[in-house]
Amino acid sequence: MSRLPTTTTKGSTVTQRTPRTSQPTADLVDEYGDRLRVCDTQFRQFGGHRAFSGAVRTVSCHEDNGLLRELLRTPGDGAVLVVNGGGSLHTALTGDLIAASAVENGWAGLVINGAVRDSAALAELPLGIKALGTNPRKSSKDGRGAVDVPVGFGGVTFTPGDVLHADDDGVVLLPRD
Ligand SMILES: O=C([O-])CC(=O)C(=O)O
Repeated sequence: MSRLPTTTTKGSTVTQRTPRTSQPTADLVDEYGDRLRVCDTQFRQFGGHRAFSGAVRTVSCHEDNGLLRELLRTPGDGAVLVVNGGGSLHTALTGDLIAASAVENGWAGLVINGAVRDSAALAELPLGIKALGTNPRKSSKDGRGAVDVPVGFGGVTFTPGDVLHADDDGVVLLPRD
C-alpha cells in the first residue's frame, strides 16, 4: 500500500496510507447476498472520508474513552476501530484530538456505537467516522472496558479481523470464508 504525505488539522505533516478502494456496500450486498453481514444501526457520518474499509479492531466501553484513546495512539495499519459504547449518547467517546491521532497512526476509520464531539473539526479529517450522534460532554478516562473482544450491535457481531466496508448506505462485514 502506498503512502502519501498529508497535513492534519493540527498543522503537522504526517505520512498517511492511501485509502483502500472501497466497494459500495450496496454492490457488496448484490455480490454476496445473505452471506454479507449488514449492520442495522443507523449511523451518522462525521469524518472527512464517507467511504472506508479495513480490518476490524474493537473496543467495548461505557462512557469511558481511556482504552480507545490509547489504542488509537498505536499503529492502525489501515484498520477500522469499532467501538461499542452501548449506544450511550451521554458522553462523547471521540473528539478532534483522538481522531487526529487515529489519522496520524494510519487508522482508516471509526465506527462508534455512541457519541462524538468537535463534529465540525471531525468533518475536516481524512478519516472515516460513523457514530450515533453528538454530545459535548467528555467521557471519563479510567480505561474501563476491553480491547479486541467481539462486540455486537445492529444485529451483527464485529470480531477482530473481520473486514468492514462502510459508506453512506451503511456498514457491512464481508463473509469470513
Ligand atoms: O478527550 C476527549 O475525551 C475527547 C476529545 O475532546 C478529543 O478527542 O479531542
